[in-house]
Amino acid sequence: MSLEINALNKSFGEKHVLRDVSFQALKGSALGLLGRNGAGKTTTLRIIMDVFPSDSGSVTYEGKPLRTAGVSFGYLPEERGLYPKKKIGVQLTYLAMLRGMDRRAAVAATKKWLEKVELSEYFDKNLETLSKGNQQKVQLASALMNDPEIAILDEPFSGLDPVNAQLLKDIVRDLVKEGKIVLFSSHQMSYVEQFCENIAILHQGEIVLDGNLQQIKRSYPRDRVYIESLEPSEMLTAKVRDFAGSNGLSSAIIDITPRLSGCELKLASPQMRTSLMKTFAESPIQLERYEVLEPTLEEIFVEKAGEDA
Ligand SMILES: Nc1ncnc2c1ncn2[C@@H]1O[C@H](COP(=O)(O)OP(=O)(O)OP(=O)(O)O)[C@@H](O)[C@H]1O
Repeated sequence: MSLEINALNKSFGEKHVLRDVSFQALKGSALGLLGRNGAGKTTTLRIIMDVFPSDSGSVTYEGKPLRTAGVSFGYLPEERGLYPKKKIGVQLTYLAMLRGMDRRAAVAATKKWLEKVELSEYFDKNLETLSKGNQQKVQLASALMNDPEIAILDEPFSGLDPVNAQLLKDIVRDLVKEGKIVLFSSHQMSYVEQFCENIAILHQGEIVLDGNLQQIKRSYPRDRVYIESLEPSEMLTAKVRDFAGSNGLSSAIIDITPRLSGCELKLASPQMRTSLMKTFAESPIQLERYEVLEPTLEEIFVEKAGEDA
């Protein structure tokens, strides 16, 4: 079961902001919609949420237009929409009732979600008395307290410290486990990498890459190796350079760069990664670690969306 975004186009005046944007968000998984500032992420999410229409294209769930598919949503918009001068408990309860809960269920959901985001003691406080990050967590609670099938979160990590970012990651993981569709926009690759099964990268209004993150990573050549010994990085690098030079490996190892506490080797071909491990095992260089590197999401993102037109 999936949410399908099909060939969306959108212009604001002369500016063509989305060009044939298509991707699919699957049930029971999180999809990270990635892009630089102005790439078109918020515009895409607003069209999905029907804040305004697209010029062409469609958004469907199970093949039906989303509006008529009878599926429930939670939306965390970029411009956060709660009342700063009202009590948190009162406004969350009110919102839950607006979305169809009776008062008793709405109060229970408010309490449950304030506990989940670790803000129970703020039930009777005005929203404006909370820090920016804590206000963000209240907004998140308001988006999710009606137990939506599809959660659409625009930049949910912005303003959260690492502990609260972890809390959000746990919440998203739970939603995924419960079989929900989670779609969120971000330019924070490290968070996306940790729990998104799927990604879609928008660049200047076009999808330049989308699909399963592991499969995308595997499609890159595995031609980089990271090694460590007990010696400092610079010393290991020098030793490996000498070893490669005196053992005819200079054309097989095309680059040797010190990294962290070891060094990274760029190989002439991915096939060499196993034979090289054997070569090291038989050499005087005592390695503590030999790891074939995959590209990070950040590297993939910079490759796909780093260039200006
Ligand atoms: N209502 C609007 N009127 C005119 N231009 C708009 C409007 N909304 C968005 N844009 C333009 O559309 C482009 C895409 O904006 P959008 O907010 O979707 O990007 P984004 O990827 O979410 O960026 P950010 O990461 O900075 O939030 C930008 O150039 C923006 O200026």
